[in-house]
Parts: sequence; C-alpha cells; structure tokens
Amino acid sequence: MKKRLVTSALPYVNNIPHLGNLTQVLSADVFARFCRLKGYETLYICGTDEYGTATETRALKEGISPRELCDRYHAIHRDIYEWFNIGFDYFGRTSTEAQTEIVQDIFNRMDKAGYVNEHEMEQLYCPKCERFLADRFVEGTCPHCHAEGARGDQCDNCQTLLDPIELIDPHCVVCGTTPVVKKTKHLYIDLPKALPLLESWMENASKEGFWANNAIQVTKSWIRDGLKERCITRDLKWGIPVPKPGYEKKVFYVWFDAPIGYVSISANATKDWKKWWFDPDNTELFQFIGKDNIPFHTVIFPSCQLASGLDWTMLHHMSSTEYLNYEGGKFSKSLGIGIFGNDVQDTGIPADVWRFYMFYNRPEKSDVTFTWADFQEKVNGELIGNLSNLVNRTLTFVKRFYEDEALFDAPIDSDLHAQIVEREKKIDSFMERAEERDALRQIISLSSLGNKAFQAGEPWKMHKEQPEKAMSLLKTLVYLIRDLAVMVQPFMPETSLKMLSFLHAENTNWNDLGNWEGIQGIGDVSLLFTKLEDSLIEQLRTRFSGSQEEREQKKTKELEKTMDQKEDQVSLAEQFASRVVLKVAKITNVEKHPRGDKLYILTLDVKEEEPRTIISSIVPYYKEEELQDQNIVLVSNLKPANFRGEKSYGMLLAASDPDAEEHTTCEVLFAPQFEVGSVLTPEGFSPVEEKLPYIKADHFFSMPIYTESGVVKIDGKPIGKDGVALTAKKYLNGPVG
Ligand SMILES: Nc1ncnc2c1ncn2[C@@H]1O[C@H](COP(=O)(O)OP(=O)(O)OP(=O)(O)O)[C@@H](O)[C@H]1O
Repeated sequence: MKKRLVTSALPYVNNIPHLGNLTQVLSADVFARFCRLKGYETLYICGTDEYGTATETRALKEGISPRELCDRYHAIHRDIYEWFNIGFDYFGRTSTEAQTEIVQDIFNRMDKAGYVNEHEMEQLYCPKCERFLADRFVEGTCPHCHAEGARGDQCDNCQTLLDPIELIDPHCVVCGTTPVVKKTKHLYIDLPKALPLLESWMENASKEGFWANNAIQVTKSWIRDGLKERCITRDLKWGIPVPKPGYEKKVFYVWFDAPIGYVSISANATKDWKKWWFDPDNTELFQFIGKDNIPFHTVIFPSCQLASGLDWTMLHHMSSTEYLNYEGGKFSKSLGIGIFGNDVQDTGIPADVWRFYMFYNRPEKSDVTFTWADFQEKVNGELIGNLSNLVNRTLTFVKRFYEDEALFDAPIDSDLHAQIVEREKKIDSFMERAEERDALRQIISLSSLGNKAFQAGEPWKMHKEQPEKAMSLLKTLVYLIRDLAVMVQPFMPETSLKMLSFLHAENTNWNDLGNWEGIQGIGDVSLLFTKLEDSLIEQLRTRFSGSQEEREQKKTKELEKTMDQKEDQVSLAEQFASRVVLKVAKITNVEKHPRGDKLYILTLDVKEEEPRTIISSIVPYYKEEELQDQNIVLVSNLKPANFRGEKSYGMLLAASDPDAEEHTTCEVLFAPQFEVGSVLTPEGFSPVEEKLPYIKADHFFSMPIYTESGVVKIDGKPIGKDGVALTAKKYLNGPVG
C-alpha cells in the first residue's frame, strides 16, 4: 500500500473562511480519516497562505505589520478548523524559513535549467517611496467609467481589469504622490518550454489518478490554448526575496510560492518530509481544491516541479469541487454574504451535523446551493429520521428484550449480510476515489436498507412468534450499525465514537467491514441528535440573510429603537451611560491623510482583537510627535464614517474654548491616568456589559459633555473610572465633543 499525502487548498490568510472554503479542508479531512482508518500511512497537511499584495495592503491600512496581521488570522483559521474537528496532521503557514529555502531552491534549479526568462517592461514608480508600485499600490480614476478610486488591477465600479499605466491621475496609495512611468525587469517562468514535459505527465497522471472531470477539462483547455510565459516577481516587501542580482527589491508572486507551501509545511511538520515529497514510487498525492484553483495545481505547479529536475512525488488524484452557493446567490468574503466559520459555532448546531450536510450536499460534480430548508430537511429526514432512527430503534429493542448474550449466538441473516457487503464494497470504491458525496449517500441508503429490514421483520411480533428469526435479524442489524459507525467515522467522528460506544466496539477499523464478530452486548444507548425545529431554522435564516454589514445594521436599528423608547423616561447621564461607550485608547501610529490637509489617520490600541483606525481633523493643532503614544478617550461605538476614502471607526474627545469661533480651538483630552482599554462612565454608572450598537454622530452630540473647573462632566456627573475623573488642562470650562 502506497503512502498517502493529502493536502487541502491553503486558505488565504486575511479573511474568515465561509462554508464554501470549508468544503475543501473538510473534504481532505474526510479522505485522510478514511485512509488512516483503512491502514494507509497518511499525512494530511494544510496551512494559511500568507504572502502577497492583499496582506500587505490590508496590514498597511490597519497600521500593523503583515506578520501581525497573519498571526491574528492564522489563529482565527486554526480555531475555526478545530471547532469543525478537522484532523490535520499539521496546520502550518507559508511565511516560514522553510518556505523561503524551498522556494528559492526550486527557483534556482529552474533558472539553471533554463526555464526562467527576464523581460523588461514599463511600470509605475513612486519617487517618494522609492519603489515600483504593485497593482494594488496604485489608485486613480478609471479610464473606462471615470469612477474615482479604481485600483491598479481592477475598477470595482465597472469591473474592468486594468493595467495600472492606464489609470487617469494615478497616486501611490501609501503616500499619495503621483507616480512616474519607469522601466523595470521581471522574471517569467517559461511554461511553453515546460509544455512537452507537462503534457506527457498529465496524460498518464490524470488517468491513473482518476482526476475529477473538471480538472481534466480545465487542464486540457490550458494546454490546447497554448501556455504563455507567466510573471513570477512582484514589487512588494511581504514575500519571498528573489535570489538573483538586480531583484533585491522584488519578491516572488504569491501564486508561485503558494503551492510550494504544501512542501514547506510538510517540512515543518516532520523531519522526514522528503520521504513524502521525493518518493514517487511509494507515495500518492491527493489534493483537494475548488475549481478556480485547478490550473495552479495541474499546470503551473507541476510545470515548476518538472522544470526543477527533481524526482518529485507529483499530483496523483485531483479532487476539485464545483462551487457551494448560498440561498440562490454566491458566498462572498468581500461582501460578507453567506455563513462563515465563526458564525457556525454559535448556531448551537453540533459540528457533526454541519459536517454531515456539507458532504451530503458536497458540490462534487456540479454547483450546489446551501439552503436552510434543505439543511433542515436532510438533517431531520436522513440523519435523524433514517440513521439515528435505525440505531435507536434497534439497540433499544435489543436492550429491552435480550439482556443476556443469547442474541449474539444466533446466526446472522445471510441474505441481508450479502446485500450489505455488496454495498460496502461500492462505498469503499467511492471513498478510494474521494467521491465523498456519493459515498455518504450510499451509507445513508444502507441505513435505509436496515430500517426497511426492521420494518419488514416486525421483531416486536416475531420475538415471540419466531424467536430464532427475530434474533437473527436483530444481530444482523446490530452489526450493520457497527459497520455504519465505522463508515461514518470520516464524516462524523464524534457520532461514530458514540455509536461504537453503544456496542462496546471502539477498536474497529475499515477493514473489519462485513467481518462480523466480537460484539457481546449493548451498552447505554442515547439519542444521537436533536431535531432541527422550524423556529430555530427560521431564526437562523433571518439572522444570516443579507450581508454581514446589513445584519449588523439591522441589529443596531432594533437596539436603537428599544433604547430610544427607554430614553424618553431617563436622565441625560443615564442615557449617556446606556448609549455611549468611552474607551481609553493609545495612539500607536500617526499619519497624514493623503487626501485631506487637516486630517490625521490615527491607529489606536484599544485592547480589542484588532487595532482601530480613526480619522481626526486635528492637524492644525497637534504635531505627529505630540500625539504618538498618548492615551486618548475614544467614542468607541460611534457609527463608522468615511473621510475622503478612509474609514473612521470612532472619534476622540476634545475640549474647546466656549468663546472662540467653532473649530478654531481644540484640546485633545489626553488620559494618562487610565489604563488602555478602560471604559469611562458618568459617576455612579457602571460600564454596560453587552456590546452597544453604533450611535450616530448627531445623536452623540445631542448629549452635551462639558468641562467644569477642568473636570469632564455630563449632567453634573464627572466622567471617569473608580473615582478618577477625566480632565482638561487648557479649556477648563467649555464644551467637549
Ligand atoms: N463557494 C465555494 N465553494 C467551494 N469552494 C470554494 C468556494 N469559494 C472558494 N472555494 C475554494 O476555497 C479554497 C480556499 O479559498 P481562498 O481562501 O483562497 O479564497 P477564495 O474564496 O478563493 O477567495 P480569494 O482567493 O479571492 O480570497 C480554494 O480552493 C477555493 O477554490
């Protein structure tokens, strides 16, 4: 038996995975669990794909380093997969030393063998940052629809793909400077030269490894259309340095290094990684991805492997799914549409139930849609009404009428046994080909066969009229349940263990299927699942409708309404305490807004999961160094607003001179006396426990705060914490806003 190396698409780090993305990690998990259960030496690796423009620009926006951003999201991914009970042998990441070493080594080999070419091109260059601008580092006006804020690679308004040089009035997103066009060199993989190697490999590999049909079609069409050279260098900082003179300021393009992540993550998982990656005669590589990733796995990465001249373990089986859609539309990370890994955890529905439906509805050969109605129907009908029902009715019946071991001395029903074994073989061959949806549907239909046999055998009558026959049927059904428990193990590991524990049969494996001996009695039996009630499903459907942003807005409106009703009857201080969250924050970064003379972009540490960005119009009053590292007070639930293209998530408190004209004086209320993260309230009020909804700016300003002898107050009550008040130094008696 060859070893099995299993990988699932490396999720891109800077987002929370939705159910569509989860399809991939789950599919590989089911396959790896099956392989281990059947006795194959198996290594399942995955990890976050971390380099590239998207990470670098996002980190820049949030005022943190790409490494910090990746650390945060890597942990989010890890926790979500842990909740789904995904049994990686190792869940790593691509931003490691091993990745740099292996990527550079492969590149050097390809270069030496003549598969890397250099081409000169014109590109935008920022003279202030002294760097060439990668696509997303430049913005301007779209040459097609004339919308402002078009990115170098694409206009989000008209969706046209752009060359950054075409942009009207381009500017560098980092410093706002107008870039100039300059010549630069980039490196390209010579895919046309690797084509003959690829073609002959693909012809065999796709047949021997019974690739999914979409993988064969996409690969063939790439080959048929003729491969083009592909650029593998980018002008970024967050990436793997290109080990070639003249390329010191460039890194590898993320899609060149990402598939090599499978190799380096294995190297971080085990010191024996070469026995997995350089042992093609004894190792089979099974990869699980979504259809959009096919060419990177069947054309570009294999071409690089072949061009490097090493004796690689190459792709054996390609399990490339179609797409999972959501309630008639598409899942979307950028629009926040669908169900995301972190949402799933607080639905109260166990991981195994989700896992069941994800496979029952796996987009194996065509796109499929997640709908709450179908989810409820399949869980209640198939998982509970069929599988759980068979387990429960059979085992409780046996326990009730056959306390001694007599039942297990009875002969099995050989006809039923033969039918079961026949179907188990079919399930095994589906699993061997990673056709998991078909396998699970067959398992469920085998459970149906059991239910029908129970119904037809009428053991409630027969155990008196024909006790031998009843015992034979029940013993057969008990062993069927044991086999079902084994077969559902890759899909629903917790449920499988529970089922096996009913039979005191914990140590079984896939090779025991149909081989019926060893059960001596039945243990305690309990229900496997709880039915999904209409009310719960309706509640979840409403909760997850629209985008994540719309959901947030809806929640806010509802809370605002109840609060407005309450506010009519309470004092100003109480209104303030129940409506406004003031938090002490530390300014960790100060930058001028590239498109606003009076505006700073401030990054704040508020001791929350993520740092906050606020835009503050205090450039005329404070220099950058006067703000850097100061504690300030943030209105932390102020409704986010856009200031010249930058989003502001709150507002800092400042006092001003009551006699001066508006907006001509400003004293930021520094708060060194409080710890960062402290919540300040009017005296006599404790911080509100629950997360308050956003408050609109005009509502906030309708609750007047002021300084009185230097103490900040509302409605006569000092604002502060534990008897320490927030104070002003300059404008001792005046308004605060
Ligand atoms: N709706 C979907 N159904 C099934 N698989 C999907 C779906 N959307 C994405 N995938 C797959 O999920 C895996 C991980 O995706 P990844 O984290 O790279 O992000 P993505 O959703 O493809 O979007 P992007 O690359 O734009 O961030 C990939 O193999 C991708 O093909």
